[in-house]
Amino acid sequence: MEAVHFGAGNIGRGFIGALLYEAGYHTTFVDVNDAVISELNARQQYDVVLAAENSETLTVKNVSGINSVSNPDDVIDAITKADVVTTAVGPNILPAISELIAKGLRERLETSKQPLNIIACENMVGGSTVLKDNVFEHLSDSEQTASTDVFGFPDAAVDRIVPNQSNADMLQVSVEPYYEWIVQQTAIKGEKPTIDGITYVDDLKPYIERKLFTVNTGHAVPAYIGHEMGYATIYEAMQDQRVQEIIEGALHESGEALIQTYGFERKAHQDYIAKIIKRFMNPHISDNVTRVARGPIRKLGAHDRLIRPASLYLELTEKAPQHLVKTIAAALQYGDDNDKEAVKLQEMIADQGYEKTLQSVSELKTDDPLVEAVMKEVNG
Ligand SMILES: NC(=O)C1=CN([C@@H]2O[C@H](COP(=O)(O)OP(=O)(O)OC[C@H]3O[C@@H](n4cnc5c(N)ncnc54)[C@H](O)[C@@H]3O)[C@@H](O)[C@H]2O)C=CC1
Ligand SMILES: O=P(O)(O)OC[C@H]1O[C@](O)(CO)[C@@H](O)[C@@H]1O
Repeated sequence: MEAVHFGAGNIGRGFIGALLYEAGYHTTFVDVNDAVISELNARQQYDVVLAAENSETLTVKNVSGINSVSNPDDVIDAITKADVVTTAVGPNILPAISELIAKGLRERLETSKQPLNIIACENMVGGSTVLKDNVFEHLSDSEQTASTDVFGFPDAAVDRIVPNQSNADMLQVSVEPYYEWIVQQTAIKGEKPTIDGITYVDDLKPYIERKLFTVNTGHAVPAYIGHEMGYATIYEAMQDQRVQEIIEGALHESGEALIQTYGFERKAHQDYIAKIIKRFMNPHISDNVTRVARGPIRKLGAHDRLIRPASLYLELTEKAPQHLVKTIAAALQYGDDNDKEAVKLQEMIADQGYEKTLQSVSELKTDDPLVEAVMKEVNG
């Protein structure tokens, strides 16, 4: 079985690539990083190390790579032969890979016409749907009609913490032991990929929002509040009682919104929260706050991990989500010269002030009570 995976980064190698290997696939990684691609082709294997007390190593074999900048035709060819296509490139990169995927699908329509599923494994709601829209922009009306019949873009939720790392072995990747990969089965075309570790569900929305508004909302607290307090890593920030109080409060608020929206059982949700907070305290993982805080404009988006649960909580309880508000205010003030979005955000603030910037990046109306609450926090 053949898999094509876009993005040979942390999640690509450390999570999706590992599960594809264990399911018996040969994986062709597609990336723009020539050093990683060359190394994958030279060695055709790499190690995934579990970040735990008794660290175990899985050697992922049966892999190769294509540099999509220098060899785009090879990517098209690989897509025509693939049994599954996955991505983990980051939400902002999806448009950049869509033309190549469209070319691969066009070629496939002209040759095998075999069904294919393309699964975007990104931290966002409706990632595969967004990718499909981007891909379809490169196809004619008749190609779009033919593609709709045979190509599935099932949305997915992926959960595994894989920090940025620089190992002596550039392909080795250290990952937390926990993982979860949930895929929307109603959008699958042809046979479901049989990959141990995928949980198929009919309606992904509750699962992706539960993951995004618990794992990622929670992680945003030690990232933004921790950065504000001067901490460099998530682990260090999580040792601070004040950070722990805010994370618990924020996850209580997002939890209330999730429970009332989707009917999750309260006790089970509390257990889910406790398990996640414990994952952030894993002493075997060194995760920089800058990685988790990266892309603050995306993270302050209307449907993302901070604004959406805060808006839902406000709407459902008519109370201000104080802990989420603190985190939103810290995200708004987040600065990192190496992060393009953080630089742009601070330029917007210098230009238009906090209130207008928040309204613009978070798509909030002037009279939204969340704007008032965040401004109160920003102004101290
Ligand atoms: N690292 C983590 O703990 C988790 C990350 N995610 C999500 O997974 C996605 C990837 O994140 P990471 O693996 O952490 O990032 P990463 O930066 O380690 O990997 C992204 C990879 O995409 C490659 N890339 C960039 N432009 C490309 C292009 N045009 N074509 C092909 N490849 C390209 C990069 O060279 C890099 O190797 C993101 O959406 C992230 O939110 C989801 C769950 C956990
Ligand atoms: O990958 P993003 O969306 O930039 O956000 C970082 C977050 O995503 C993760 O990498 C994986 O869920 C978390 O570790 C962190 O909360």
